Amino acid sequence: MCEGPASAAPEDAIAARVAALPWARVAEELDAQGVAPLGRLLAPPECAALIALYADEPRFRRRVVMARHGFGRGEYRYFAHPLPLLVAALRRALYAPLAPIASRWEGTDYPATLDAFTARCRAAGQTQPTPLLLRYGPGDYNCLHQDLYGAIAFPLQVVVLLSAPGRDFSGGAFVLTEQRPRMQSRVEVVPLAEGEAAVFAVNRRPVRGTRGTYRVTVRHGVSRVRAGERYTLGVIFHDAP
Ligand SMILES: O=C(O)CCC(=O)C(=O)O
Ligand SMILES: [Fe+2]
Repeated sequence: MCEGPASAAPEDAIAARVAALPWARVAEELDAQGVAPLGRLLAPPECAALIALYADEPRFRRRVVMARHGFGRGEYRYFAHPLPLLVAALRRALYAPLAPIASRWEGTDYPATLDAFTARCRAAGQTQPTPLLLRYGPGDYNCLHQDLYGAIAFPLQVVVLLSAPGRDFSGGAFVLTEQRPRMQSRVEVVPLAEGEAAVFAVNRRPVRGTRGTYRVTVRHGVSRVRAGERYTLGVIFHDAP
C-alpha cells in the first residue's frame, strides 16, 4: 500500500479536528432532525487517499455487490483489521462526543470510549469491523436501509463524502427517511461537499410529542448517481458478528 495521507494523518490531528466541532449545535440538530452536518472533516488529499484504498483488496474483509442482495446498485467493502489509521482515528474521535447523545437518546449508558464500547461488542460476539468504503458509478444507488448487524448497536453513525459533487459525479444524494407512527414518512436530503460528513440516526430516534416522547424509525440511502463516480466512507461504531 502506498503511504499517503490516509496512513500519515496523525491521530492527534484528527482528534483535534473532531474536538473542534460545535458539538452542542450538532446535538441540537440531531435531536431536531435525526441528522446533523459536521462540515468538512477530511481534506481533499485525505479523501483521495481513502478512494485509492478501494482497489487494495487485502485491506478489506468483505465485498458486497449491492444488486446481488437487492440492496441497490454499486458495491461496498468492509475494512479488515487493522483499520487504516485515518479511519481508526476518526472512529475513535467521533465516538466520544456522540456517546452522551446516544445515551440520552436510548436512556442507557454507552461507555465513554470506543475501546470500552468495542469490548462490549466483542463480549457479544461482534468482532468484525464495520467501517466501509462505498463506490457508486452511473445508475447506481443505495436502497433505504439500516446498518444493524447484531444485538449490540450504537444508535448514531457517520458518513463522509469522498468525491466532489459536480466535479466527480452528479445525482447521488444522501437521503434519510423517518417513519412516524400513524403518519406518512418524511424525507430529508443531506447536501454534502467533498470531505464533508454528517452524523445520523442508525435505526430510530426519540421525538418529543405533546404526550411524551415517541420513537420514529430512521433509514438512509442514496439516490441514483446520474454520472461519474461517487465514493463514501461509512463509519459505523458497533462491530458485526
Ligand atoms: O454512500 C452514502 O452516502 C451512504 C453510505 C451508507 O449507507 C453508510 O455510510 O452506511
Ligand atoms: Fe448505510
